[in-house]
Amino acid sequence: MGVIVRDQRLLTIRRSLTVPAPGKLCLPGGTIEKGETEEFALVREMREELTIDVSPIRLCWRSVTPWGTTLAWWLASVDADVIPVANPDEVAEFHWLTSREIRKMRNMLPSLPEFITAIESGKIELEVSF
Ligand SMILES: Nc1nc2c([nH]c(=O)n2[C@@H]2O[C@H](COP(=O)(O)OP(=O)(O)OP(=O)(O)O)[C@@H](O)[C@H]2O)c(=O)[nH]1
Repeated sequence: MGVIVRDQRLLTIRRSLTVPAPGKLCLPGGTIEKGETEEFALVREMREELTIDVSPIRLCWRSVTPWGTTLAWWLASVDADVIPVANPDEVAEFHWLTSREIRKMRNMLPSLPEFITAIESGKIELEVSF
């Protein structure tokens, strides 16, 4: 997953209605393809979903979903003036949200509130806050 923060807001996506987990709020990202590094997959997914070029900074967390998928959470940067453009095949919309706003949103993948809780409890340390 791409952890991208700007102006103390985290870049989140609402999944399109035509993909698995339709309409759920989550972070941009996707499955790592065979032979790819995590960093390469991150850059590719951010291009595919949001038409942005990101620079991976570091892995900040790993977690496992209730259905057994391992998630790699990568902190990444994007130039300050870049405006994402959602690819409607995968992403219905994107939002830059504070952690308080994320807490109030409905219909999200369980990994997103887990990620916020892990930050708040000090399990994850980020050099950016949101
Ligand atoms: N993108 C994304 N997937 C997540 C998050 N949390 C989470 O549990 N997942 C799970 O990670 C797995 C892969 O995500 P995905 O559906 O976006 O990827 P995909 O390979 O099917 O699609 P894609 O590669 O075409 O984008 C799914 O099991 C999804 O439910 C999240 O925050 N973002």
